[in-house]
Amino acid sequence: MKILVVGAGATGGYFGGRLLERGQDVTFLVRKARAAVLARDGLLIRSPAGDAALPSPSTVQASTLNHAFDLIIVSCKAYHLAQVIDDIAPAVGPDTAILPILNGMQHLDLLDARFGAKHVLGGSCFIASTLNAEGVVHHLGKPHRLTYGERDGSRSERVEHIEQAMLKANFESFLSSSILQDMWDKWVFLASLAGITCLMRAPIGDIVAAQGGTQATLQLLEECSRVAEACGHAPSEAALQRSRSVLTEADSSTSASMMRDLEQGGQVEADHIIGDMLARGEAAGLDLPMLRVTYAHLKAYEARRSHAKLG
Ligand SMILES: NC(=O)C1=CN([C@@H]2O[C@H](COP(=O)(O)OP(=O)(O)OC[C@H]3O[C@@H](n4cnc5c(N)ncnc54)[C@H](OP(=O)(O)O)[C@@H]3O)[C@@H](O)[C@H]2O)C=CC1
Ligand SMILES: CC(C)(CO)C(=O)C(=O)O
Repeated sequence: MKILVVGAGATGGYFGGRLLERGQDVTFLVRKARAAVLARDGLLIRSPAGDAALPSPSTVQASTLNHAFDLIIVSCKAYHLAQVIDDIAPAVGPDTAILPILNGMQHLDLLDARFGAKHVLGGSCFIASTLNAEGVVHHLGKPHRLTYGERDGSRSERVEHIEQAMLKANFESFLSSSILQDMWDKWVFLASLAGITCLMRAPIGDIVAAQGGTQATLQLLEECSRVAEACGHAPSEAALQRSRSVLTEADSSTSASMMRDLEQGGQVEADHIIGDMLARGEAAGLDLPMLRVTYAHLKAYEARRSHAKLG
């Protein structure tokens, strides 16, 4: 199976690298600077599950992408998706499956609109990883899970082929028969985690230790869960309980990739992860004060960041 991984960043570099490590036919669609680093140093992964050094991984840049792939794993940030959609068009043939692993849900609509829903699988990853200044992918915790599936829940031939490839790799993979619900569950959890850790500029343990911290966190989780319910994807009580326990754990160093990006002064997926949750909830007539404040906070950060860049 010919696999194109879009972006060799924190998630694409990790999961694509793990597939390559076990002999899968993986090519990374990268931009110029990343291509140069990969050609010079190879793809390097540091992980508690085992380091990997993959010399000279196959890469391609948009200008020379000219044939179809069987599977395209989309692992860019949401704010780069419009460009990525243009760039991958030559790689989408009649039988290509596109597997996005971005957080949130909105990207499915954009991919469907351009390529047709039949090409687009559901997907989600659970990992804390980052790409450092030297271009090394750092896996920061234990979880490294990729969940995917047909959005109608069927067990098609193409997802069975993907399953064969994924099962050999050094990460947990699950072929799901309820991937849309899985994506919503992840989004509800992630929007709460990213929202509260960015708002408080602190990991979960410090928020729990602050007066009112747990209450604010649980209110945000409850609002996100009501949005999911209004959209026909209410989280199960078990999923909510898992989220509550991670989000209220004393002394926890858990934070979200959005908080890591924000603390480095980077761009954040404010519209995709928080704004879209808020918009869907408000369209359903819900009152969502914590989500409103969280979104305003991120938009103010973005405004300040763009002034700083101009100045
Ligand atoms: N990091 C994490 O722990 C987790 C992240 N996620 C989600 O996964 C998604 C990806 O995040 P993450 O991997 O952290 O992001 P990164 O920024 O680390 O990686 C994305 C990569 O995409 C590349 N890219 C962007 N546009 C293009 C393009 N047109 N052509 C080729 N490459 C391109 C960027 O390359 P360049 O270097 O050229 O900018 C970058 O290296 C997000 O939606 C995030 O929310 C989900 C779970 C955990
Ligand atoms: C939920 C979590 C922390 C792990 O996948 C994540 O998605 C993120 O940090 O963006």
